[in-house]
Amino acid sequence: MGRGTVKVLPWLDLRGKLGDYIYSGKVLDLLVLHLKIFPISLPLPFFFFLTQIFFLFFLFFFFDLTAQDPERILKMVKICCIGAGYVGGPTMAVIALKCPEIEVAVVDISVSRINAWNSDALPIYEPGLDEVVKQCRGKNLFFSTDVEKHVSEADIVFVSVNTPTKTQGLGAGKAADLTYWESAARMIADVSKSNKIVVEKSTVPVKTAEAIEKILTHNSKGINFQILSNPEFLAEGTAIQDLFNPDRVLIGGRETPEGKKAVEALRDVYAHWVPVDRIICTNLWSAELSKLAANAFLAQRISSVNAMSALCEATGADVSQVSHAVGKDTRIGPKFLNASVGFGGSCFQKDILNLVYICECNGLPDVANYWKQVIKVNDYQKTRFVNRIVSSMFNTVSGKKIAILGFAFKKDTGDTRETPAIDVCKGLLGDKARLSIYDPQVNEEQIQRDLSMKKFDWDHPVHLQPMSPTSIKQVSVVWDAYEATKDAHGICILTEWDEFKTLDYQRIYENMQKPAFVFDGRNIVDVAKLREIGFIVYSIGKPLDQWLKDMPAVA
Ligand SMILES: NC(=O)c1ccc[n+]([C@@H]2O[C@H](COP(=O)([O-])OP(=O)(O)OC[C@H]3O[C@@H](n4cnc5c(N)ncnc54)[C@H](O)[C@@H]3O)[C@@H](O)[C@H]2O)c1
Repeated sequence: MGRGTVKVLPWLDLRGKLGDYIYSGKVLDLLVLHLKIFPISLPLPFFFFLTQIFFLFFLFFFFDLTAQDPERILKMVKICCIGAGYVGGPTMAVIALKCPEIEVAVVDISVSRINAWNSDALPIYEPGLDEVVKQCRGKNLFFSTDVEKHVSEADIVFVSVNTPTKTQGLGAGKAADLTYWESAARMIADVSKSNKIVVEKSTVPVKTAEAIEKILTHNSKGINFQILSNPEFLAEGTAIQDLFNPDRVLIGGRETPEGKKAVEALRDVYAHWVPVDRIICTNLWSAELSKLAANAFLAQRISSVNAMSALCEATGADVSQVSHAVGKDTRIGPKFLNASVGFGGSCFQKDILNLVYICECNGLPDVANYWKQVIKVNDYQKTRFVNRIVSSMFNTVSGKKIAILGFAFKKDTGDTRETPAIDVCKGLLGDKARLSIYDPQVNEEQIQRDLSMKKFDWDHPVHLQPMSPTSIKQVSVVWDAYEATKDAHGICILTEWDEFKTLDYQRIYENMQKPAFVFDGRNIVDVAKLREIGFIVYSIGKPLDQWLKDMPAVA
């Protein structure tokens, strides 16, 4: 992997050294340096005083040390990230690991989150994250609630705060709510005493940078802020791998000389480990829109294959075979073509709604409707799954125990934001089922909270989220798949955890009510083997069990 080429011209190097002295407050060193340059001045106090004044004048105005430039930043950069969440935490941990000379502070208003980052039980589960944090924490990686101190000291401030969907007012249900972003921007303007590069890490609507720029410049007290858009493309569950080896890093900035310098400064941080040909530099709006576009394209592939899965069930085709054949076309490719109960996670739905709103605001209703359809198909898929369960089990699940295996929105994460499991569980509870839920990474408190929370409430800082006043009585959460399935009438697999592939299904079958059903929302079980054991199996987009064929239509 190649490092970015970093040219440090000799005079800039000198300037960097002088800058180090001044900015690190080593006044004594500065005096020694002064005496080295003007040794004659020592016995002559007045001359000493004059040359000292001249020297400082020379430093500040000729070398313009008050201005930030990439070369100085390279030498003594301090980074602060506002928001210690799924993006801010892992991203900053990897920057700290790969750039040992950079000091990285991750700050958050949530005390419990910061305490967890400073403990052995990190607030998020992500393979490989523990090791990275352990290597840097306390050395050049710090987690703190002292937001203002770290922001004021930083050269580069990343903003990775929540950007929920608005629930009230103009654009409710679609537009991004930039409350947290705006308050972070105002705070940066308030506490800054030196020039800063402010980096949008959160996913934001196009032109947010312009709004933030206005907030910063109108409150700047003469300080220069350069705004960059550096959207994050990591996927939860593989975040560390994605950060170590990204397909691309995208940096958008203003096309002014200062804007270009800021882009270079951030590019040089990533160039510590990312090959420079994978660092794409664009204008601000392209970077902001590319993030929304990338998520919309990914979600669209899932909705496309899910729409196809309904047709496969109706015709007897097998969606896995169709996906395989389609994905072999190099123009299409094999990734993101697995049929499932639907996509989830904090980004896809939110970002598409955002895109839809932007299209509507720009007078493009047909484009907006096109993207809206991706979400409609996703909702259709979840509803179809619930309907299939209820209709298969004699058109009622009232009072029946249903085991839910997996609650996180995908494997290898404990994240439950917008997980399809919420809608499926709510659908089953609506038909009065009793649910026994098991997920290796999600605890009871989180599940109860998710099932009682209003739509979009999940995307607020943890300590501001509503607590569920009472827990839902028909829901029990257990720590073992065998316990969850004991005496159950049916099993729903809602997350593709590897351990669900290797369960002892013979043992599970023996402990269940008969007929025993498996509804596989992730297509991970061996359907033939389970049917041989005696299960009635529904697997999304696969040829239907004779039992299911005889049940009422469900679409
Ligand atoms: N999760 C992902 O996979 C992913 C991927 C790419 C981009 N994104 C985007 O990144 C952004 C952050 O996502 P996340 O998943 O890390 O969210 P998160 O909810 O896990 O973390 C956000 C953090 O910001 C903190 N916060 C909010 N306002 C603050 C303030 N004023 N000062 C200090 N801290 C504040 C919250 O307490 C919270 O801990 C969102 O815009 C999201 O759309 C997420």
